[in-house]
Amino acid sequence: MADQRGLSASPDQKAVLRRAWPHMRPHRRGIVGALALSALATAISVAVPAVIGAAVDQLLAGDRGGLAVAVAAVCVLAVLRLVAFRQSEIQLATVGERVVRQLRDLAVTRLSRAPLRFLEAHPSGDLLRRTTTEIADLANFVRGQLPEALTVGGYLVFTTVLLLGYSPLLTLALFAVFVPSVVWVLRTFKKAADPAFAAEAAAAGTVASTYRELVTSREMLRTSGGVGFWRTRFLDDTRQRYRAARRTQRALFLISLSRVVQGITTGTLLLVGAELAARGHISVGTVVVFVLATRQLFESAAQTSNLIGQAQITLVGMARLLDLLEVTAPEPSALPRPTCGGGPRTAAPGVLEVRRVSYSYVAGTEVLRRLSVTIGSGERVGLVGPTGVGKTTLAKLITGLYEPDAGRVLLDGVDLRALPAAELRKRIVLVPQRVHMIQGTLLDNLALVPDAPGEERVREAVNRLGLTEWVAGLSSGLSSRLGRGEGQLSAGELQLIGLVRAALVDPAVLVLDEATADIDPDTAWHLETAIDTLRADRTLIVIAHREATIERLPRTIRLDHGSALTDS
Ligand SMILES: Nc1ncnc2c1ncn2[C@@H]1O[C@H](COP(=O)(O)OP(=O)(O)OP(=O)(O)O)[C@@H](O)[C@H]1O
Repeated sequence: MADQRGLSASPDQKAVLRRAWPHMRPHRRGIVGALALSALATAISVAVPAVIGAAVDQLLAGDRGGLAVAVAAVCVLAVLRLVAFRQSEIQLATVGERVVRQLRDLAVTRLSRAPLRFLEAHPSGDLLRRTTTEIADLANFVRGQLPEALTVGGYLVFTTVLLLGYSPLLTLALFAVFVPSVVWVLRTFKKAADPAFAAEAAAAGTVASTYRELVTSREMLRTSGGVGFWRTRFLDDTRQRYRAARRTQRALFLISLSRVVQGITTGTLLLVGAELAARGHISVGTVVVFVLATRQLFESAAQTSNLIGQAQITLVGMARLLDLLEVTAPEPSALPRPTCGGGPRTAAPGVLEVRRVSYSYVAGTEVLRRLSVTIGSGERVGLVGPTGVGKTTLAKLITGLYEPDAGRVLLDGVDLRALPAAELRKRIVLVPQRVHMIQGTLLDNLALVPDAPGEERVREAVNRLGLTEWVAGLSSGLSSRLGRGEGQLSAGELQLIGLVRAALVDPAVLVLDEATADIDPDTAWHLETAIDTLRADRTLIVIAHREATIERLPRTIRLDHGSALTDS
């Protein structure tokens, strides 16, 4: 099995910001502007206690004029602070939204281009959560908590500078008690929180995956009586999630120990401050400045307890998103791309060669082993074999949806891995066993091919395949609505949609993975007519379940276990 990097349920949370920086770099000017505004707003807030302290000293000295100036200064500062805070919040939210939108677009683009093998190897509920809920958490954090976090950080820095300016000795006493205790609380919290938050995010991903399984497999679960089993599993998953959530709550409790630290610090401050004031080293106003400034500091610490919890959730989500972006980053192909001068060399159908191809889904269990087969340009071939032998796997390798673990697949002498993805999708088309539909009209569904063909081209393709009557038989023809809660089509009819899409692309090679042997006679007739009317010079490979199909095709290849091929 070829090396495949997989997603981790609890990915590395180290250096998340450094790893995220390349995604933020294009917005650095906006980020710096928002940070500067936030710093200004915080500096204004920190200046308020200093002005009040000055007012107290002027009051004690009986200077009424100075007192009036100080009062006016407090009012002006309050207005300035409001304006600066508001502006910094707006700027931060704007730039944050831009970064989040870019991350969301990138995640969706990378997922849409990720190899099929990668998508099949991961529960879709987990992929969905990483690209929706966890990005939404990030957006909420940027809008709600990031401005607060910046303010708290700013308070710490500016308050320290202010207090050092008033009394280095009292500042020293304050920080000697406050800093080591807070650092201890934060370190203890982080030790408990890192695994706890990661486990909760992973448990939430599992719940989403299990729930999605019910939604997508509801019919099978009902008919097979498997709902009870599924419910037990779902309840187990939610129980796990509950346990994980309790663990994060316990971790969050640790952070509230900072309130005890606050009490001890205020006591120390009053004792040392009163002593210094009594000895005439500092004024009463300075003690007032310290008390007011540390109140702000403590308020910041109280906010920190909420913020750290939110930040931790965001950090885990960010780590999981970065994990997805890093794992799905396009790797430089080892194979040479076609040069501009030469252009794609597969304009004609060309010979399709499968050369000593091996493929496994699970390490150590090869589904196909050193399989070789050559299909001539324009040949029509039926591929048959016992169920589970690897016919669909071979079809996905022939159409470039899977890359072989060993060996090569060549069209007209060009390795499929050397063809640009858009070129490959036009040259070789697979109509899978289960054709997927989107919510919309039949026309919307038929036109789901590159180049967005209009109604006229779709009608022309429908006519060419002899399907006009079938379309007319639907409730509103091409305007019939399909999808959940609306019109549903049988597996055979869905394949007719796949065939029309293929006819619109008009590929050099068409691979049809026939839906079932038990197709109803009407749909079978439509399917066969459509296959027969596809352009005769195209290569056609049908994974055939029905005798009637095999009889109509001039060559049959039989695939047996161990990748033995028999031609007839
Ligand atoms: N996504 C997957 N992950 C893991 N194993 C898979 C996957 N798809 C197929 N397999 C396994 O690979 C083997 C070949 O499957 P494949 O669908 O290619 O067989 P098939 O010949 O097309 O079967 P059928 O005639 O029933 O459609 C089977 O054992 C199957 O269980």
